[in-house]
Amino acid sequence: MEAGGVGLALQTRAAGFGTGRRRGGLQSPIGSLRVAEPAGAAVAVRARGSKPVAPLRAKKSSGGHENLHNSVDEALLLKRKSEEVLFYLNGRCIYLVGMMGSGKSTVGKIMSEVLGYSFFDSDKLVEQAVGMPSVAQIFKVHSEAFFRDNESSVLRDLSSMRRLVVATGGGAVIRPVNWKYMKKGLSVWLDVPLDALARRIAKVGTASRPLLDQPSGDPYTMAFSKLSMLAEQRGDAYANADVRVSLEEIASKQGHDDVSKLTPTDIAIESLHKIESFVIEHATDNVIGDSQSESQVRRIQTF
Ligand SMILES: Nc1ncnc2c1ncn2[C@@H]1O[C@H](COP(=O)(O)OP(=O)(O)OP(=O)(O)O)[C@@H](O)[C@H]1O
Ligand SMILES: O=C(O)C1=C[C@@H](O)[C@@H](O)[C@H](O)C1
Repeated sequence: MEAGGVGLALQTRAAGFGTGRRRGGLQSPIGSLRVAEPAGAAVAVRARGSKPVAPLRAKKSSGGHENLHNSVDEALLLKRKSEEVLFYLNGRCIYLVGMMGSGKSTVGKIMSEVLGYSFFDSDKLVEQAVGMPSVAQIFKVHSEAFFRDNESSVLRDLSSMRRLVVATGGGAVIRPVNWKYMKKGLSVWLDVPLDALARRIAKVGTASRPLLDQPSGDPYTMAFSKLSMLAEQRGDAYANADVRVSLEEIASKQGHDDVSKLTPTDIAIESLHKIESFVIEHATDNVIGDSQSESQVRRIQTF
């Protein structure tokens, strides 16, 4: 979809919308907002003609509408930020990297919707390419190396395209050649503390994640110990991303230290913000284009 055609429709069921306090310097309401129903708590952000992927739930409050208004503000902030970032992105793809369970798919879908980009999950593309229903099965029937080869092919194919948000596999960062592909666009590392990852993964189970799957044991403890091992093996590989989005930093900016309170929208907004800063800061590099990304990849090959 062309950037100019991103017709965002923000639907809200919040009563009294538009009268709330605005955050982040947002000065005026956005024209395409519609107040659909008089009461309720759900705000849906969606690109025109598509199903909403990420209903923004107003945080429950014991009284008054303060949190509800903050949530509407959040949707507005997301839209405003995406409009600014679109200008600077100029069609470049966004690659989300991070450990298993870091929220690449969840946050990536929100970002793609709001930017009017297409969303791809590279694990799913590998499954399609190989003709198998799950990554777990590919690992079992073939091997991890076979999966990794296909993952690289998928990333290579995606790298020739524009206007995509790609949720990469958690281990895509370990192969330097994958960075060559991802450096054609902008890469964003979702940096989530290991205990939060283990909690998320334990909640949904490890069956779909072959590197974490264990026949027995407490799911949280097993996930935590495997994730710690992988994090150590991977060292600084995630830090090759152009932008780091730290959930601990976002939580601290919000005045608490509990990353589980952050919504995927909070994280999408921060990602867009960091992308914008990165692109502005590297504006002259962009003119250099491919030669710049090649020199970045040469540096990465040394890790
Ligand atoms: N901000 C968040 N707060 C709480 N839970 C979240 C958040 N973001 C994602 N999750 C949950 O964590 C789990 C993993 O999220 P998601 O699939 O988006 O991660 P991923 O990085 O794409 O994972 P993988 O690489 O393993 O496919 C899901 O159950 C999702 O609902
Ligand atoms: O962290 C990893 O190595 C992986 C993450 C998943 O997204 C899948 O790509 C696969 O399970 C391997």
